[in-house]
Amino acid sequence: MWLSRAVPVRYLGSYQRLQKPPWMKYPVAYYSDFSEKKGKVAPLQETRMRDRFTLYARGGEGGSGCSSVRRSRTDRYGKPDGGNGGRGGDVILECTHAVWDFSGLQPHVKGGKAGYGTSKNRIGNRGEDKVLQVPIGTVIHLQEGEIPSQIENDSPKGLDPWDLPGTLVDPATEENLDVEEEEEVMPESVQVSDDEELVSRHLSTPKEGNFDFEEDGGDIDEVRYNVAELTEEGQRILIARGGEGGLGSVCATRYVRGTKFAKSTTIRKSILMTMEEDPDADDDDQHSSIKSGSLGSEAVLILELKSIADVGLVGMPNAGKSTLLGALSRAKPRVGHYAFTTLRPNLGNVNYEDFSMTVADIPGLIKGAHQNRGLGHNFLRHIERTKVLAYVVDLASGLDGCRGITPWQQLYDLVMELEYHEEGLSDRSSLIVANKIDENGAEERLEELERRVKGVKIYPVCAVLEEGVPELKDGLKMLVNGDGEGSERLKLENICVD
Ligand SMILES: Nc1nc2c(ncn2[C@@H]2O[C@H](COP(=O)(O)OP(=O)(O)OP(=O)(O)O)[C@@H](O)[C@H]2O)c(=O)[nH]1
Repeated sequence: MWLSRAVPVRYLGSYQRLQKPPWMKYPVAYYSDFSEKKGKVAPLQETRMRDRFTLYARGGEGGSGCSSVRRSRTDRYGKPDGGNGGRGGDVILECTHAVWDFSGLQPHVKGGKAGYGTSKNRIGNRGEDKVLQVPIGTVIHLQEGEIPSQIENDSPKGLDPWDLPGTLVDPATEENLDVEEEEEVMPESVQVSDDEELVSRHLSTPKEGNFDFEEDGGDIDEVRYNVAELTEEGQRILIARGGEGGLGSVCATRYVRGTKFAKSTTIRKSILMTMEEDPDADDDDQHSSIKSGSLGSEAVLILELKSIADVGLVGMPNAGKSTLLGALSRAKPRVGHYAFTTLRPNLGNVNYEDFSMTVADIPGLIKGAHQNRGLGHNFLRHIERTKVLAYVVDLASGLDGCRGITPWQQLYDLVMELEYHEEGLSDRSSLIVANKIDENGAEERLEELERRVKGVKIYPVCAVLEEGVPELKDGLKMLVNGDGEGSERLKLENICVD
């Protein structure tokens, strides 16, 4: 009965206490009835890593500008002294080794709201940025919104004070003074574009980064794939920009429709009156619309994790991939005598004197994984970027009268599943690790494997005792370096199954 049953990992504790676990008798589990027993598949699959995530991001709202007038006995109309609103906080993705997957992320993220401008020409505080940590190898697909832009890791000293959180310096005054000084020398056309820029800050769009992306096509209906990638520690990209702060009365009085900076007291007075009377008017009324801060930009992103490794270990559950990763590197993945011990890819570094390579242990793959059997095959995206594939087969599977899949059948099924996941995925430098050579009858199995599978090198290994591991390391190094016969590929037509 146990032969055809899936054993959810969640129940291990109670099984171990009650009776001898069935997988001790039958090391390979069969999942032929997964489609019927959906209830038992769910707990197993829920424990997977979150390597795909939909994120709704929105920049923080800009603070409203302040409409304030400082009057005195000598100045009947007074002078405007309302400061600009602050800029809303951005939403930023930061790449770090500290996180493995997206399980720490919230689906809806919003940048901090900025502060209002106040009298005495003080600008509002900038909204707080939301920095979300994502793992290295995060790929971004854009469902809606602007293309993310990369943030250079420059020293904050060189930045515009508008961009510094919490800055209370009033750049508006300096900025406008500069413009006023330049007014006499600048040609009219430049002045107009400068004017537009002032207003466009309220409806600003993020700049495009240095990423590959498809052509902008007006409305975004479809997902734009691979708009950005985060591959280095500390790399940051801005996914939703905070809204610009509204203009305070100081800046607003310098802006008059059709005229550059109005300086006369009468015009200033009329603008102030307009702002005070109808602060929530439509965009037609520029004087009032520029007073309130603008909303931040919005984006809907699909984050996908594609681990970056030089070598991917692929094999059936229980083939010994995690044990092998431990033998090859200092990684300490979980090893168990039951199927699906590995629920997420593990990475290890194999170090040589002059060279180092990363090896990824991919969760066990079974026939029908593309139909969501076992753990499914979504995690295969983690080997899309590997240079070399190491197929790990269990030589002892099916020996001693137990049911099991022969090593050549294991290879055939693995190649099929890779191809189901993505055509051409198996078309990369490969080698075969014939594991568990220490088991009875494994030597004969190895000979037969060598007869049935052609085209790639086979390395007999005992991962537990670390026998054959140095030779395997050399073989992997050669393929990763591209030396020797780097074009060895495992092809279906080179595998002979009955
Ligand atoms: N006799 C023998 N047993 C081994 C060898 N390598 C691994 N094993 C055993 O095989 C079982 C499965 O090993 P794992 O390393 O967890 O296998 P896996 O391929 O990572 O399994 P999944 O996590 O299910 O994908 C464990 O009980 C190991 O002790 C070997 O070289 N010889």
